[in-house]
Amino acid sequence: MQGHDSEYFQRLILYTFSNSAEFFRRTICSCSSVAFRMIKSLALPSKPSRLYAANIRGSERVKRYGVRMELSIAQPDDWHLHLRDGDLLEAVISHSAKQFGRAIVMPNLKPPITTTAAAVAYRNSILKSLQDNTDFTPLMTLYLTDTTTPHEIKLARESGIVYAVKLYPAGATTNSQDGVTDLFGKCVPVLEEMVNQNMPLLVHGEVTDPEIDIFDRERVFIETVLKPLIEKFPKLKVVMEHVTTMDAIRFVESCEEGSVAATVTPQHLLLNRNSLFQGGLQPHSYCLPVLKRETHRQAIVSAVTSGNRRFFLGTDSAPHERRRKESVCGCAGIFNAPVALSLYAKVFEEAGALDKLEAFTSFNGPDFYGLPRNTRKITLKKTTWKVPESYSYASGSIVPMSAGESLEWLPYLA
Ligand SMILES: NC(=O)N[C@@H](CC(=O)O)C(=O)O
Ligand SMILES: [Zn+2]
Ligand SMILES: [Zn+2]
Repeated sequence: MQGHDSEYFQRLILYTFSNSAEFFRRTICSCSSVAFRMIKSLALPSKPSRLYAANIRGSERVKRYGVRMELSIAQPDDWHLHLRDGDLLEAVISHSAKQFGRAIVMPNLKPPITTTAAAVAYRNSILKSLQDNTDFTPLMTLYLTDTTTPHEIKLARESGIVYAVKLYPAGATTNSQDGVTDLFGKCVPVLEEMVNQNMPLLVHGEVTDPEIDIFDRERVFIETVLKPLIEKFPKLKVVMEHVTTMDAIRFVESCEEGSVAATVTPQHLLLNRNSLFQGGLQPHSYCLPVLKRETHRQAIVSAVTSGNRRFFLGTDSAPHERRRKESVCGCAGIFNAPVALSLYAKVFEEAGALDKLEAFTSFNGPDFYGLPRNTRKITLKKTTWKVPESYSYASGSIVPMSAGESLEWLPYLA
């Protein structure tokens, strides 16, 4: 056979193979991750056949030979989300509601949500801003201050709508100026009541001392605040939000499962601090805690793709109006809600750990919070889609993470 005949013949076999794999894929119930593993093994044999060049990796094979893939997983929840209020809320809510079943809604509004009554009102405005046909459930949080009372924690628990209390060290991040200045003094009675009520404490884990290098603030927080806190309140459930360092990973891994956990954002899985300065100052890559060096990013990827149940999805999607990001003093926060699931899937795919994605996005979070897992499914389709450059709304526009880039794994809610 001539060279090109043999290539044609191989392509023909491949085509036939792809179509029969596609046929099997369609016939198999598409619902569970077990089904996904079957689909994957049918479409892409883990032991490459002679027809596949041995050095072609999974995603490249998909592109080159057009084998279509989809991944069906239980609907994810977002365990760390900023929905804002007013017209910014209206502008961003559908991006989360389209994909996530529930979200832990951050309380750092202006003024902050410090009481159950304020949380009820905020929840009502979120529900009002939703399209009628979505089942999205906001899980509210209270903003801890030096003057929060134990009684407020009781009210929060009784309300049935507040699921956690958020610790912002005063001055650590966006709208944290009313945060805590004296955790081990004034807040002790409240922390005791939180233990009684089994109310989780969510922490923005950075010290605020301007003398401490900004890249070290998470590590120093672990040593000076988190470790003593857990020693003093071993029964307090704690979520270290948006972890960014190998120090945080090691710390969380060393704690008792079910007692201390961490959320992980797409940006801290995909970007390192070089992204802040790539070709000039990049305000849309600026968030807090600030991106760290590559070794830390790699440690975070290894931890989440290992299947450790202490880590779960929390986007920290934090929209700011474009002008407030592209400014002489730009705000911290990355708006990633429209791209979050695609990006998480990309991370797991690149690590060869797509079979671990569902636990991270959809099981570990509700298990930690003692809530039922979602029964609805979401399908991620392996198809290329382009992220908009920005989203316009009444007061301006918002630039999403990965603006203008092409991504794969487009989510569809069944
Ligand atoms: N992550 C951020 O950079 N910003 C968040 C606050 C926070 O989560 O720290 C915001 O509200 O904008
Ligand atoms: Zn934070
Ligand atoms: Zn946040």
